[in-house]
Amino acid sequence: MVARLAPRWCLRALRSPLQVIGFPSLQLHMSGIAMRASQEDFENALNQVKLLKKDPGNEVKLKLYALYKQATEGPCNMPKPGVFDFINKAKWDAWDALGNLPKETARQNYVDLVSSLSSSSESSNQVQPGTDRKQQEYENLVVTSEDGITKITLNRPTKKNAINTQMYQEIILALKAASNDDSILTVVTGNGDYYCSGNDLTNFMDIPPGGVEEKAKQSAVLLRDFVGSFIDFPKPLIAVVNGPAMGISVTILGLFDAVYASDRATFHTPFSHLGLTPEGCASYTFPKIMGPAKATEMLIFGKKLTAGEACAQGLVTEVFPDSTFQKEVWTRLKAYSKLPKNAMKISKQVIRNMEKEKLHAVNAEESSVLQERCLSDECINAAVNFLSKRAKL
Ligand SMILES: CCCC/C=C/CC(=O)SCCNC(=O)CCNC(=O)[C@H](O)C(C)(C)COP(=O)(O)OP(=O)(O)OC[C@H]1O[C@@H](n2cnc3c(N)ncnc32)[C@H](O)[C@@H]1OP(=O)(O)O
Repeated sequence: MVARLAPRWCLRALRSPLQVIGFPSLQLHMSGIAMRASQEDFENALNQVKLLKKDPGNEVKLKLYALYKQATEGPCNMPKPGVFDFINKAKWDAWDALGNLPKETARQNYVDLVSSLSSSSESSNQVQPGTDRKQQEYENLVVTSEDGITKITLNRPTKKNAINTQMYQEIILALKAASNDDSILTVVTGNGDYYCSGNDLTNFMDIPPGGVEEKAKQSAVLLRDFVGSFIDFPKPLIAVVNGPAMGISVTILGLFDAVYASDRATFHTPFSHLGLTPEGCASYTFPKIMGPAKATEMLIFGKKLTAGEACAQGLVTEVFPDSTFQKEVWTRLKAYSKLPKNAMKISKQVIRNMEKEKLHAVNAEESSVLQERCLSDECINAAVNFLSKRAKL
């Protein structure tokens, strides 16, 4: 069966030779698609493309074409078109550039790309690099984009950037927007003396009509979505850890592509003290990064690491003196942002796709275990303890 899907923007007048690149990804030879895990998603993505309201532009169309060909036929197997055959040459180049990318990875990348296009056409939140443009307003974040780098700053300095319910949602939204904007790198950092003090311990004070069980359920869903948005983030993601980090802001570092830390930073996951269990996929990423014994010290015994120790254990990429931290890190990030954008993005995706499914499974399990833990006496007592000490201050 051959289906020809024509999105509305495909029918618009075409001006340059590149604009007449068709949408071969939409000429579906469904029977030829290998039946693998992500086939259903892939088919959905193929259908989703025709619903796009906005023309994604030639660069993206070429990417879709190349990923479709790679996903269905494997590495480029066509003779190279002549130099004056502009359109076919551009298509050939895009496909050939994927080299030996496995079919399964190409299929996944196609799905991810279509998903980002769908949300981008919903939100229309494109940010031009180099414009230092402030993005949409958030209550607990400041998001800016400059020199091809989108910077998400956690902005509750008076609460040590503790993540309240709204802030979880804002971070999910900011990551979604960053995955769809034109930036090359995305950075998460903190405002003030802390990077982040983890989950806001007052989150549990806001109990819905369904009671504490309902609250625990809602929190588990929110946690899973929050961590999921880091697992799925498609571009290089860098943490600029300006000060102490606690709880979920530490565990999630295992899902970043690089972590730069000030020598003032510390890394602390006092889960057992709080009657809690690890989240952020740390039960999987930490033993992998630092070995099971060191992971146990952090995740079960709550040992606080200095930046130097975290670096020696592989959680942190590099540590800088606090006095020169911002200057050194941003000089480096600006240099990295000038490297070829697509190569970096595809490399990140190739690396992540190796274990994306595993990470989602770990995330689901950790969230479900935490849903139970939140209702335990150990956890409730720890939260009450924190809140009563705070009340005395
Ligand atoms: C739904 C998903 C569930 C995911 C689960 C995640 C698990 C975790 O993230 S576990 C980690 C939880 N975080 C903590 O246990 C940290 C608690 N805070 C502290 O221990 C201390 O505040 C501090 C060591 C971070 C800082 O101490 P310091 O003496 O320098 O400053 P304070 O006066 O204590 O703090 C200033 C201000 O900020 C408030 N605050 C700090 N952290 C939190 C927090 N995590 N939750 C809520 N509020 C926090 C603190 O209460 C102060 O507020 P007030 O000035 O209004 O009293």
